[in-house]
Amino acid sequence: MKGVNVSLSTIRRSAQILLAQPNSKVVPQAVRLTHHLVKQQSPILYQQQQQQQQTRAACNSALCNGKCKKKNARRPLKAAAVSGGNFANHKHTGSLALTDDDAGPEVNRRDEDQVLEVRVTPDGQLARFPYMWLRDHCHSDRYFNHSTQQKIPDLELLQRDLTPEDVHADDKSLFIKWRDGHETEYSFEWLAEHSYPGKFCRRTKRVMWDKKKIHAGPLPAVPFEYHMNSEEGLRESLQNLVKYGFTMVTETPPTAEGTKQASERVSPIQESMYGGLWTVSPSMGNNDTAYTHASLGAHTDNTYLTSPAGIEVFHLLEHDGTGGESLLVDGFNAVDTVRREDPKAYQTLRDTLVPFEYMATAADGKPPYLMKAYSPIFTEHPGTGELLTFRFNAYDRGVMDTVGPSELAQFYKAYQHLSEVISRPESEFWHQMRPGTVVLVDNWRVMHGRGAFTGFRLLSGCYLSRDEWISQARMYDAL
Ligand SMILES: C[N+](C)(C)CCCC[C@H](N)C(=O)O
Ligand SMILES: O=C(O)CCC(=O)C(=O)O
Repeated sequence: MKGVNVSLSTIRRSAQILLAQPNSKVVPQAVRLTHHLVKQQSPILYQQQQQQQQTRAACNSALCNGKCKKKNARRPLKAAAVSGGNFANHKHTGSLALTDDDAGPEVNRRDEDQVLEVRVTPDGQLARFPYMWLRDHCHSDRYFNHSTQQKIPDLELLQRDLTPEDVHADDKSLFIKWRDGHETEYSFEWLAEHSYPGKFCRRTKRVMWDKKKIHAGPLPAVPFEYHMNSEEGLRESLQNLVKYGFTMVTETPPTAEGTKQASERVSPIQESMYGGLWTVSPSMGNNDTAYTHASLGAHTDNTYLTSPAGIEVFHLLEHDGTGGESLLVDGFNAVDTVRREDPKAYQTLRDTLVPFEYMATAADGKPPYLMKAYSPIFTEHPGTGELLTFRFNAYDRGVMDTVGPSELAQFYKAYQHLSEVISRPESEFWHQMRPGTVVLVDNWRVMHGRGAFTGFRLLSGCYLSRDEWISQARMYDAL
């Protein structure tokens, strides 16, 4: 929320207004803040409000944020839940264990393990929060700058006695009084969002695809007007990108300006040695196969950069000739196919560093380049194990200097297997680009290519940064 000067209570209010009217048209900032809020502050509130809207089911949760009609029906519960705290004295809670029909917050001190157990959602598991973690995540003004949304470092964390002096709770929050006299409040919403169990079990809403799957459904596409002028339209584009690794913007003005507008709606254009908004046509003098009439096998771009562009945008502006069809292949699906067909090959590709490079002589006022990066063909998310990155570019692969003679055959076998999967007709989605249809491709997942062509063909396009577009997807709750 850097740079957004709005108080949390304003955000919360706008979120609640929006959540009460999920289909209403609201100003973009409110939607953004709301989705940020939903993600960062109160996903549980959101879920509960949705559920309440559907069923008005009785809610007995500590997270119901005052909406629950049964709230006052909470009755005193078993007192044994907390040792050493003063729950029994607290007017709302009495004690904090659950009963079948009316659950309050359950909080157990485990001083012997220096851990607080909290049932952050009524039907969830007990989450364990180490005292050290709780103190480190104190969001009081002393340790958190609420205007910049940044931490204020506590250099004495480890010197402190972190066994709480006192722990108590009400319907919404947990309160800790520390031995140095400092006090911290944690809302149960916040604890629910940040609790450990399941934190890394979240799965991206991703659909792996092959030719059959893409041909079976409507193409992931959003009309320009909707993409540009409606929050729901942009969210749909972002959701398509997250789900399929590509999306199209149809009915775009068939110009480079159209490309720019459709792209910048997603995130700012990323400069590279090709410039910001670039064009591709044959014989432009740049030393890359892209600037010829030749076909290009499925590949991702920028494999030679430590962080390749996140999205590559293509928009065909002119073609006076034949051929030049466009190809898309889901890299994650190809990797997954290799995993199923030969798990050892999957491991080899995951564990082998591959060099990629880009060389260019000085030209047009630009310096000479020798870009180089080493990376496995794919990586997995360190927390979830999901596929995270995919790099495949047979043209830009460098000299294989990372693998000794004894492992080389195994690497080539795995690499050939993947190449063969990628070029299977059932993996390939071929389509003809047209002026007015902008294609955005997740360059960390989906490969692109083209058939050979004749005549003059002019493409306009650009790169968008990975972090920028993922941030946007997060803000729009599209991840
Ligand atoms: C996209 N644009 C036309 C600017 C450059 C194309 C370069 C493709 C290249 N092999 C790479 O991965 O960078
Ligand atoms: O010409 C095309 O359709 C694709 C060009 C390409 O692969 C690229 O610029 O990276």
